[in-house]
Amino acid sequence: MSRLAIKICGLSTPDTVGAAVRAGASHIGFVHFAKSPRHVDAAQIAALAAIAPGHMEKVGVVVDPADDLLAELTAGGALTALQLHGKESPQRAAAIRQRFGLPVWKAISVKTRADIDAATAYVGAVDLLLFDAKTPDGSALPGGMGLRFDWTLLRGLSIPMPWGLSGGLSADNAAEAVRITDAPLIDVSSGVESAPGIKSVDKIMAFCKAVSAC
Ligand SMILES: O=C(O)c1ccccc1N[C@@H]1O[C@H](COP(=O)(O)O)[C@@H](O)[C@H]1O
Repeated sequence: MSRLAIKICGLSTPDTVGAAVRAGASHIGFVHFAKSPRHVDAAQIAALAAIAPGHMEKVGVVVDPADDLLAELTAGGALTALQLHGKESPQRAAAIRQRFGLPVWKAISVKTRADIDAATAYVGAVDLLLFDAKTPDGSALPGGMGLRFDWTLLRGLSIPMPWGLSGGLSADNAAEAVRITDAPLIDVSSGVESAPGIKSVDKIMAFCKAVSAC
């Protein structure tokens, strides 16, 4: 078992949730964003989360969500954390954490060192920072596009809170990403797919094996 936390995100079928469990992932993620090929609704999230063991973290990925939506997604207790992947401010993120009583992750879109420095505004407001590649202006999705950023920007990162790395990871580059960044949590979505939104059991297995060897 790896010392690293592994999140397999954008799951939408029972067999791929099962694969993430068998492969030793610590976290699974469900995307609720209509424009995403990985979009799942509240009922699907509840059914998929129920397949995974209780100790596994189940993260709901949302983009600039309204409180009504968050109330719907969290009502059944299936999710153990919320990943905010839009333009939520530190104040909005803190309000969500307080209102819904779940750990909150904030995705930080990274292109330059300044993006990482700006993330300190979220210290105290959220529970984990997830550094992800900035998608191009006008993109349909704010994440899940298989894009990576310059991982050397995270070298020697000193931030007083949990954090993770995402964006363009796959079985082929995960070890390099860990070596460069020393990230304690690794998050993957499109890098374990055979086509957008179609997760591959084999790629999930290969990814977890590669990370576990780090
Ligand atoms: O995956 C999506 O479709 C998505 C939609 C909206 C917000 C975030 C989304 N994905 C998240 O982006 C990162 C990186 O993904 P990738 O590995 O580069 O494909 C990850 O946390 C996804 O869950």
